[in-house]
Amino acid sequence: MEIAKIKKTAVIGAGSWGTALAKLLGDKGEQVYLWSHRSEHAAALLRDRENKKYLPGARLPENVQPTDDIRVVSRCQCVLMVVPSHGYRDVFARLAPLLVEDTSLVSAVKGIEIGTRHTMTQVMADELQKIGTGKKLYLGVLSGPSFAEEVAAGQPTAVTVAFKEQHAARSVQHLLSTAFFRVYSSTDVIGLEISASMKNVIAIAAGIADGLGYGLNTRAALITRGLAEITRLGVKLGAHPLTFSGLGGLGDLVLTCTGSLSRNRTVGLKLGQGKSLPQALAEMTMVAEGVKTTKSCFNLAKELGVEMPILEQTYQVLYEGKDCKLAVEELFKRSLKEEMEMG
Ligand SMILES: NC(=O)C1=CN([C@@H]2O[C@H](COP(=O)(O)OP(=O)(O)OC[C@H]3O[C@@H](n4cnc5c(N)ncnc54)[C@H](O)[C@@H]3O)[C@@H](O)[C@H]2O)C=CC1
Ligand SMILES: O=C(CO)COP(=O)(O)O
Repeated sequence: MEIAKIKKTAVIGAGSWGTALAKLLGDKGEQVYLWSHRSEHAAALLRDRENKKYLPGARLPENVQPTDDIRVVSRCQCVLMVVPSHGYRDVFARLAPLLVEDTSLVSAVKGIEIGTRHTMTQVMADELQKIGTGKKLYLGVLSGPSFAEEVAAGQPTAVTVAFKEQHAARSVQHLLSTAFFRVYSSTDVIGLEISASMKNVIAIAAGIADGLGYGLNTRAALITRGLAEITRLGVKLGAHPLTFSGLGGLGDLVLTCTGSLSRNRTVGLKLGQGKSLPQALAEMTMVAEGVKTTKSCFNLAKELGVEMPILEQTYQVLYEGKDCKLAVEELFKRSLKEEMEMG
């Protein structure tokens, strides 16, 4: 199969991850626009060639063009969406009418929309349906264990890109792959999106356990049983079970539950150390998607009748003020089960 060459890419969202992806592509010699929703931020990126707030120390090469003009998407064959989930729909709705035929739209976002409980590719599909473009557009997702800071520093990293259409997955795979950034392809879009979003919830739980002073046994139990919950939810939504042992599943779950760079784990750590959620969030400069996604996935799991006890306890800690220690105790007090039981 011939792989379509992407000549220009727009990275929409100039936070840590959008900036790291733009730098990755720029360093590879690709033509890239990096869009920020704030004009003064786009101007600072242009002036400094560095994102001082979200990715300090990483130099943006000259072929990365910072901009606040969303119309650049009409010149691109690939649009990487890296706006946090709470702002995703609004930004996508603005750019959707400007897209040209055969563009690949890739969500690099790890969250589920609160009101609709939709994944980001579902949000894009909704918005495209509303305007009825009639154009052939491909909707995909990029995920995997990839802290922005490490990607910007050129640390060997492996991730996955999924599209229902294999040819689109292959062309984005080729676009993003470099000597240190290895991209696998998949067709399991929903599986990758559910893993990406739910791993943030389990990372908050793992941070809580660390903050309470529990040890490595507790963390490993949360990772493993967390993976069982994520798999149950994903499979119910039509995902392939093996996706959850891949880079976007187990890989990202381990990274986020153990890595000190994780914002989600950090929020959990602060909660476990006795801070309130507003206090913990006030101390963060970057987005921790798991906070909102806990609510969306809690409602999604209830709606679908999927048992997710770690998610449920995390929800109660975040949104009902439950004591962290009690939440762990209640997880352990549940009726005894067979390991492979679906509950
Ligand atoms: N930072 C990382 O290591 C990775 C992050 N991700 C995912 O990428 C997504 C973006 O995260 P980061 O870049 O890390 O966030 P960040 O907190 O570093 O930056 C967020 C960016 O979004 C902008 N923003 C905030 N609200 C907005 C709105 N309503 N509309 C438009 N723009 C808005 C901010 O100005 C900022 O530029 C998240 O879903 C995250 O889970 C995925 C892989 C790695
Ligand atoms: O998704 C990530 C790495 O793969 C980043 O995780 P945090 O958002 O918790 O920092």
